[in-house]
Amino acid sequence: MVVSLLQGFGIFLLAPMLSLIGLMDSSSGGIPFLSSLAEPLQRLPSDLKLPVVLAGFLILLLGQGLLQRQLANVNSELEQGFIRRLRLDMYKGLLQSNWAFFLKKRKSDFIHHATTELPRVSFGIFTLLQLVTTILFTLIQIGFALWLSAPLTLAVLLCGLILAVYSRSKVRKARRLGQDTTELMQRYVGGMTDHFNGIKDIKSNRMEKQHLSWFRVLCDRLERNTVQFTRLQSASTFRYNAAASFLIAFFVYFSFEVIHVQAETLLFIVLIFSRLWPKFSAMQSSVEQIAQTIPAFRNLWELQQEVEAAQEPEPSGLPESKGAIRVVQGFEFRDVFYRYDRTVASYALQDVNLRIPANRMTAVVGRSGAGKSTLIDMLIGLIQPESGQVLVDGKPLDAGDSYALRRSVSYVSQDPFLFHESVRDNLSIAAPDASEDSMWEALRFAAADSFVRKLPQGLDTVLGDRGVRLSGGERQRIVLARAILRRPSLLILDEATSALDSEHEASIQEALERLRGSMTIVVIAHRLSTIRDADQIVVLDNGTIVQRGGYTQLSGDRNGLFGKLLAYQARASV
Ligand SMILES: Nc1ncnc2c1ncn2[C@@H]1O[C@H](COP(=O)(O)OP(=O)(O)OP(=O)(O)O)[C@@H](O)[C@H]1O
Repeated sequence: MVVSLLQGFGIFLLAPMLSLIGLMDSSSGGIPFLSSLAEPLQRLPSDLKLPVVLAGFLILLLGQGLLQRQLANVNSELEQGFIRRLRLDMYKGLLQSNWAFFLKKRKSDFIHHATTELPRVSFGIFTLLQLVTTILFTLIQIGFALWLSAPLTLAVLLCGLILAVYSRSKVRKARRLGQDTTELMQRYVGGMTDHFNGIKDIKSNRMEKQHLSWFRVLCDRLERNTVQFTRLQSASTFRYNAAASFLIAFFVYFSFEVIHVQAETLLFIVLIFSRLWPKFSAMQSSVEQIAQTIPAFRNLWELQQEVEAAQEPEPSGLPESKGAIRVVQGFEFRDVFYRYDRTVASYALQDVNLRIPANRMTAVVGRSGAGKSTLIDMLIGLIQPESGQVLVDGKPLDAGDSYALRRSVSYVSQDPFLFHESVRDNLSIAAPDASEDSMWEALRFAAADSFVRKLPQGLDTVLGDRGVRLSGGERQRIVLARAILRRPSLLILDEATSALDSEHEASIQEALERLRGSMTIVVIAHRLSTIRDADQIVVLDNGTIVQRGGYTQLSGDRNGLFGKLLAYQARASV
């Protein structure tokens, strides 16, 4: 507001300046206040008049420039502060969402939100701030213009209004284009993520051509979308510019020939008009930009709503400070049923009744798709039974308790995940207080110490795409070491040694043997030879437990599923 006031006065000061250099008659009564401003000026010595007016003019313009600079900084701080909040809220909300939420969503959609929708929202916020500034600015300029000539200003406003009403359909079109941008970018990010995750398959099977043609079609649509929006905006700008030319011609004619305003007043009107009209054009452009980003706002808003509804509950009665939860008796599944999709008839788990004793090793086996991973996900509370209960030490766990329980769980998946950090960082993320000695001990446990010692910088070697690339088996061993370092009360190995050779697998078996009695171990294994020493083996088929018992007992039953699986493996290894 101050900036536009200063600018208004700056224009106003042009009058005495112009009259001093003889271009205008300052005694003219057509411009309000000008004579009262001119009077003290007249009393000054003649060689001081122009410098004084120019100094006033300079001060006003410099003040305006400084304030504008400040305004740009404040705008940026507001915008960036808002975006930082949004980023943090989104990331934190996503991290703390429950597993059911992640089962429904594509991971690439989160990348899309974080990398394309957030910058669009950021741009939308910036444009909105600009629009607010422009509106304030324009209101003040309108005040000045009304003061100078009410009828002409009202005529300008009326024309602006007619043009704005006419342009409403363009705003709707901008919004439709924005919706297309959102969908196209979602497809773009999703496709790129999928393709580069599967780049080895693409290269090995010569599928480059098919992917390139998919990409080409998408790029064409993206290009068209952006060009259409630019066309829309340039057409709006042209409409405003064309209208400006007609209006100026009309006003000059009307003022001179019809209402006979004085030349000085007309000069001011033209000056103000030339400042006011571009603001209308800028407002139209901002409104179109905002309309284009509204789908991104809505998308982000919807994600935020979903994330809020999917937040993991706060642990009830198990405060953070309590540390790891020790399981004394064990876990129990009682009449558990579970479906991923409640609209379909088939169950991933049905009628499961199972005890997993504490500090013993339980192995879960079965054909692919039998429900082994689903059982584990339920054990650690990632998913909840549709009916039935999961109990820990005889107590049914609510969602909050199972969230707390996961602090005492170490889970090693089929596809071990390492961060692009050093070995040390990858280990300490699980146990921030772990000493170097305990790290080496964990690595020894996982039969990883000798190869880590041979890495160029030992524990400080950076792993991953941009660092040292490890083989599948080496990655599995580091992740295993990380799991152990945490000293969990429940250790889950989901095919965690599948990439290891027999020698390394045997040394891990021995290490697990040493752990027996100090923690509950649940192993999912396809290679049945690795679970000989398990205290209990649970055989799943089609989501149901079909056998349970020790290795010797189950392998003796040739007609049972376990016996059949053993026979298949024996035949396969011949
Ligand atoms: N996210 C999911 N959405 C829908 N269905 C799923 C989902 N995950 C698994 N299923 C289905 O649930 C059943 C059990 O799957 P689960 O992953 O538990 O089997 P599994 O025994 O661990 O298989 P594998 O040994 O191949 O890993 C399968 O029929 C599978 O298709």
